[in-house]
Amino acid sequence: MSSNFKSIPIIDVSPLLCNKWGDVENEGVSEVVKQLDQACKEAGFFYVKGHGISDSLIKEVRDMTRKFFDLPYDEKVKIKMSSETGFRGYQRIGENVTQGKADMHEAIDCYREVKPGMYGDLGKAIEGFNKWPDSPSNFYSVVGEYINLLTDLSRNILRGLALALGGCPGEFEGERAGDPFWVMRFIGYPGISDAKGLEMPENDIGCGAHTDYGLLTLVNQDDEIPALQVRNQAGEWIWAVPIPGTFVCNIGDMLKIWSNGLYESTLHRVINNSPKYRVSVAFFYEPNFDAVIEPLEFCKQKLGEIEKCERAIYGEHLVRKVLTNFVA
Ligand SMILES: N=C(N)NCCCC[C@H](N)C(=O)O
Ligand SMILES: O=C(O)CCC(=O)C(=O)O
Ligand SMILES: [Fe+2]
Repeated sequence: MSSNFKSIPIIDVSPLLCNKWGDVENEGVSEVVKQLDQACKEAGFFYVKGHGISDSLIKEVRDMTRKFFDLPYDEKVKIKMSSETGFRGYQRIGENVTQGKADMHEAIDCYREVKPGMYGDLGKAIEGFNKWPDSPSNFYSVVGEYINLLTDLSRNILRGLALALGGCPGEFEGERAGDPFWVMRFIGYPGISDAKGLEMPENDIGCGAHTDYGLLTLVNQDDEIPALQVRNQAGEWIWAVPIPGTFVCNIGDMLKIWSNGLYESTLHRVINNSPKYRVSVAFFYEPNFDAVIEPLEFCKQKLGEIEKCERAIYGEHLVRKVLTNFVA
């Protein structure tokens, strides 16, 4: 489902952080749950405030990202992504492809560690360790803390979404997403004038229209540059303008399936039309790697027992996407 939304709602999720999960009647919780339900039905996107993560950490992660992309290419390419690194590491501008077109962004891609043989053939393509930059020198220690905090935050938001869908708070625990996979992308989008200097085919699309693959995405975007756009049902592109201190949160493909299409994994894209270089850091909270995803019974009931979405295995979906993201 989706609608002709014209703006993206802001939701204060603080009541979800108090672990009053037995107390579904709690007034704060039920209010947030109502707002989440509406946002996910109408837009599949919302801003998260009241998340408890310090502004200084959020900014530090972006600042480190900017510092890394500021390094000369020879430095950055030391942590180059390839099929040998399990698609982990640095990709230069134009290497990522969306809908057949090279994207005007550079990025570092990271995935939760997959040990050899851990998921058999399913996980083989992305087996390996992440390629963290040596510079800035504290990159990994800061990012490690950030990942832990965003994992907890995502789990709490997902509990709220489980209630919003009419389930119990722990609906996505256990074999569904109790051992959540995660993906992280540090992204840099050149401004208009630098892009021309790189002799790339002229292209102002920082990242082409796509949906995200898992459950929830939390985007930490540059404070100043509007660039992220979200498509409504009429096909209009609605700006997700930066709101300092918030994350932009959106629903991924797996939550769409579990919700039987009640919640949309909405198309979005990035266009940096400003002369400034934009950075963003996207954290993707995902199901268990080997989870089988099919519409939840209580979500099917809401739609007259009709199954609107096809079954998937999360790891298979992710690997299929990763393998097609870099074919020129
Ligand atoms: N994990 C996520 N969402 N990554 C987004 C990467 C950019 C879109 C990708 N080329 C695609 O076509 O899906
Ligand atoms: O840079 C952004 O604001 C969003 C990036 C994005 O959509 C993605 O990496 O999946
Ligand atoms: Fe995305």
